[in-house]
Amino acid sequence: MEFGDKRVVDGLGFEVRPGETFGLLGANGSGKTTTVRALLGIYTPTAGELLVHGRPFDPAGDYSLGYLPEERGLYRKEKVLDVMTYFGQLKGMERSRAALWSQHYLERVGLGDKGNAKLTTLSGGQQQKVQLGVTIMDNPSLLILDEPTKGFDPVNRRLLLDLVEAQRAAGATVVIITHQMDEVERLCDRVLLLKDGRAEAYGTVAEVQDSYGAGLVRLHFTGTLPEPRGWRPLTLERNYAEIELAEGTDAQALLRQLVDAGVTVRSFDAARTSMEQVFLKIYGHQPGEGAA
Ligand SMILES: Nc1ncnc2c1ncn2[C@@H]1O[C@H](COP(=O)(O)OP(=O)(O)OP(=O)(O)O)[C@@H](O)[C@H]1O
Repeated sequence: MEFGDKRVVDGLGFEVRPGETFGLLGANGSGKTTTVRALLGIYTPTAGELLVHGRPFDPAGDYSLGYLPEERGLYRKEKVLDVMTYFGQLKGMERSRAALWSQHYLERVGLGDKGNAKLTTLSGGQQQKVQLGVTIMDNPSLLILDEPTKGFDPVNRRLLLDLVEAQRAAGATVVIITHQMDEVERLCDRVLLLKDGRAEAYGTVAEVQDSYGAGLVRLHFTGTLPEPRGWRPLTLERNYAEIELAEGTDAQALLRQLVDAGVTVRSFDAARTSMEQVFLKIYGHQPGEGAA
């Protein structure tokens, strides 16, 4: 995909499998939104093709699609329930069913009393809930969500992720663009990490984690960590550390070192490299490697 003489997506190949949650990840400007827009025919790729069910995307195809775009926007001067019902009708729902679905959704997301309010009177997060409702209306078989939880507080983020997960559990295929690596670990089956428009990593979350680091320990502690021997801290905060084990060092050896050094171990979780660390390895710098 090129804009003028600038190539922003290059040599990219990936597939999303039916019924999975697929994470499209990458630093700002790496080409995620461009890829989705090319898939939906908003941009015409300079070369190559993107297919849905083996064919170029067809708005009138025999599958339904819900797209939450990066740039949000509904008819802000209209009433919430009217807007939702209108979009439901555009998706082919009967007016009464669309209105009923919308009211039910508004209640579920804590906006049951906002049906007759104008969208402009809602907070940013509340408007976003409405927009997500419009996206998942009538249970599309393919959901493409561009940063669905951007700007949500933790309680509402949880609520929204539960809604997305419920769609997947009911059979939808979900493609999610997100910068929240904890969401990736919780939700995604497989991921693609884009870097400068190319696939930097592609596979299941576990495969990607394993290819960017072996043993990792998440440690809550009090005291002072001893000099590293066979391990190094990737993240070191006052009472929390993420520690990478060198090849040949096992978690038990680290635990012994900590106890011998008088560190109070509050929790010790030997796990895979976190997706956040994978992201930092690919796009960022590591502690001790100088400022970005
Ligand atoms: N319409 C356009 N014309 C020219 N360049 C564009 C256009 N759309 C995107 N780009 C460029 O393409 C690159 C990829 O942008 P894109 O929006 O796909 O990134 P992204 O991975 O979605 O980023 P973010 O995480 O910041 O949303 C950027 O360098 C951007 O400036």
